[in-house]
Amino acid sequence: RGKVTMLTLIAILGVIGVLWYLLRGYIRRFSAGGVCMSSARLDGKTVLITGANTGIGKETARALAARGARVIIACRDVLKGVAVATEIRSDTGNQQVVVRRLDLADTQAIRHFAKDILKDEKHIHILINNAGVMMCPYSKTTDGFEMQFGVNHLGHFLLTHLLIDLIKQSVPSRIIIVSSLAHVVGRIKFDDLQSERSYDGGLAYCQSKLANILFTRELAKRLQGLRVTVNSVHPGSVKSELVRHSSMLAILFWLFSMFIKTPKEGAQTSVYCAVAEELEFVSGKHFSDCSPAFVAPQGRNEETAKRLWDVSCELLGIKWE
Ligand SMILES: NC(=O)C1=CN([C@@H]2O[C@H](COP(=O)(O)OP(=O)(O)OC[C@H]3O[C@@H](n4cnc5c(N)ncnc54)[C@H](OP(=O)(O)O)[C@@H]3O)[C@@H](O)[C@H]2O)C=CC1
Ligand SMILES: CC1=C(/C=C/C(C)=C/C=C/C(C)=C/C=O)C(C)(C)CCC1
Repeated sequence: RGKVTMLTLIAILGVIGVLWYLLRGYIRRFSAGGVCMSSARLDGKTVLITGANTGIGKETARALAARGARVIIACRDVLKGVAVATEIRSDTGNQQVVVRRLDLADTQAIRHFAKDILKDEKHIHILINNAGVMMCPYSKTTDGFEMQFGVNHLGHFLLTHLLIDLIKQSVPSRIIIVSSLAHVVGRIKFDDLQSERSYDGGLAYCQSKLANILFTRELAKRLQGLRVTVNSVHPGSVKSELVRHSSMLAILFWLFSMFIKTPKEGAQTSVYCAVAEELEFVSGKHFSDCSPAFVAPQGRNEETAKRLWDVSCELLGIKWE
């Protein structure tokens, strides 16, 4: 009887193995998701991408440099950035790939960065708020904000505020905010925004990604009619360094690697939002796989979006009407 059970088990594993072998091409193609089909060029345009030294940001930078854009890689580790810029220059033949130091966990550093950009750049046609941190142990930014809310939302909020006049002067221009499907689990805890009373790394990440969606919608509303569009993106589940703080997710990603996008596949929706001709006047929307995507009800709440805007301005000590 034991022998029969063993043989059945081997047969089942064998069938699964054969199915996997036969279907692996289809599964990979399906998991790769949408591809940006636009062949639009970006010659003469300047693109600024945060967190472009690795992962999705790096592949977005490579794709936009290949289309002729001047690409500013904004990252906190300049050495990593320079290595990536060198690689992209040599791959694409585009020499206009530059690196600037930006630590989104420090508002002074963000102000410094923006000041240099305003001094040195004539235009920013495309801003991609891509950098992100996920499920890190509880820690605070230099200014005392919970790390994920501070970097993923507040840091980018301040950066966008400081660059908005230059972006407005560069019309038609686009702002792309990399959020996540994880926003559906998010709630903005206005009574404990910095998770000081209780901290769950996963929920804090979801809160920050919901904040990305709400910021997108509120900013789009305020920029209506100015030819600056703002859209958010869910890149898909992408193999990158994002899982560095969660061994459980790292193992899941490894186990299901066939279903996980490569960074190049994950960059497609950001690239699409940056270049697609049909999106020239589309603003305040959310995209995934190069198509409009679902936004959870809490991401469509105008009152929450306005309240988050006001609280963010207050926390950062800025006026942004
Ligand atoms: N990978 C995925 O499955 C998904 C990713 N996303 C989103 O995509 C975006 C890109 O993530 P992904 O490429 O996967 O992740 P990576 O971890 O590979 O890249 C994240 C980038 O953000 C940078 N970063 C982190 N903290 C800071 C900081 N304080 N200041 C400046 N830069 C910082 C990192 O810099 P450094 O290298 O120095 O750490 C890195 O360049 C994120 O916003 C993420 O939330 C959304 C859904 C799914
Ligand atoms: C288990 C499993 C999956 C795992 C998905 C995960 C773990 C997604 C994580 C997303 C993250 C980290 C988003 C960040 O914003 C797939 C690939 C959907 C399909 C196969 C089964």
